[in-house]
Amino acid sequence: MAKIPVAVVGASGYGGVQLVRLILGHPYLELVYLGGDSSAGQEFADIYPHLGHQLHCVVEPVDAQVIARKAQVVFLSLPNGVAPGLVPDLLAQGCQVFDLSADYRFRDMQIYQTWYGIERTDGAVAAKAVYGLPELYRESLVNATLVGCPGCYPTASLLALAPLLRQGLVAWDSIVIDAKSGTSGGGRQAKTHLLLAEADNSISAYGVGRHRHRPEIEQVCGDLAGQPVKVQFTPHLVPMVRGILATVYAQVRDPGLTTEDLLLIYQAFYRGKPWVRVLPPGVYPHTKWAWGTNMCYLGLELDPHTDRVIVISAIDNLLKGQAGQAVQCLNISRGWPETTGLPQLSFYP
Ligand SMILES: NC(=O)C1=CN([C@@H]2O[C@H](COP(=O)(O)OP(=O)(O)OC[C@H]3O[C@@H](n4cnc5c(N)ncnc54)[C@H](OP(=O)(O)O)[C@@H]3O)[C@@H](O)[C@H]2O)C=CC1
Ligand SMILES: CC(=O)N[C@@H](CCC(=O)OP(=O)(O)O)C(=O)O
Repeated sequence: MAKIPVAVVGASGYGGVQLVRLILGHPYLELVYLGGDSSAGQEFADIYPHLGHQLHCVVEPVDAQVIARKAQVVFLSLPNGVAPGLVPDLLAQGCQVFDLSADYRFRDMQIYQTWYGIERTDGAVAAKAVYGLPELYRESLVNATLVGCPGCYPTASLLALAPLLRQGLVAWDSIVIDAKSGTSGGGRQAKTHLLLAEADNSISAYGVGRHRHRPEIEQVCGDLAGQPVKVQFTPHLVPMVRGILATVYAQVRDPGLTTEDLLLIYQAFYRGKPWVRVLPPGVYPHTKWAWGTNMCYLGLELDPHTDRVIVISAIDNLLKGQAGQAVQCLNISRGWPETTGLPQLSFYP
């Protein structure tokens, strides 16, 4: 089979470099274009020398016409608000687009505009986008032309919650998500709070009661529950580079349920889904287990003292939480095995 030509826009960023790494190892893809902004004109190998022996390519200024002439598949790994300037043109010229930002994740454009503070005029295009969480929206991804890939916190949280919501096992208003992220979740741009001197030896909450991933999580929870769901979501920055650990709490409706019952329900829900691993009783995931992989690990417990279920979810924010999931979506959209070209084993220890 001839390899499919692929563009990565935002190649100098953390999501971009993960995409480059994955595409170089993917049997059906060929990297033909790297795009960027301040890095345009630079050799990619000067930005990421550890990939220099694999790739001799200059980062180009972003131009939809040039991209569409070279590539059939386009990954956009850009700050929020940039993709809408490219996507309508790319789609019109026949490209298949996977956007890693929040720009194509929301069905209700008003919610996006409120939370992101960005005016949009491409509502008709956005309405056609598929939410790229394959474990929940697999059928819609087949032959999809525009995929809005989820955020890292929503991926970890929603995979933890999905079986509970789909089967109506918990009180809708009882969900609390306490999540921790490594600093790469903030991207590669210089930001004071991500300096080693600020972030090291310290854990802090941020966006308390107002983080923009809350409405994204609630959109999907609503799909699963078949009715609106409100969640309490608190993210934390922790002194590590990669990983998300989300601990999710919810009140079970039937106090007769046990941990063993729930584990059986989770195992059945994720059977045949290669990127989610439900752990045995009493085992709870470490973020290191997911390092460098596209895996999501889930461990859970039902606490009979409070009748709350506690689900712990671990992913690598740059892979299952970002670039890896985008490649998983591409695999599904093209009918390839969804594990194609994606790492399964962690670098740990
Ligand atoms: N980091 C994470 O864990 C996750 C991030 N995301 C989302 O993915 C997207 C990318 O994130 P991340 O990789 O962390 O970001 P980075 O800040 O690391 O990279 C951003 C990239 O966008 C490029 N860029 C910025 N402005 C423009 C522009 N106007 N035109 C063209 N290119 C531009 C930069 O290029 P240059 O260097 O040349 O200026 C850089 O390559 C974001 O929307 C983020 O919210 C989603 C899930 C997880
Ligand atoms: C640690 C850290 O800063 N994490 C980022 C999450 C990145 C992300 O997924 O953001 P988008 O939804 O905009 O794509 C944050 O909380 O803003």
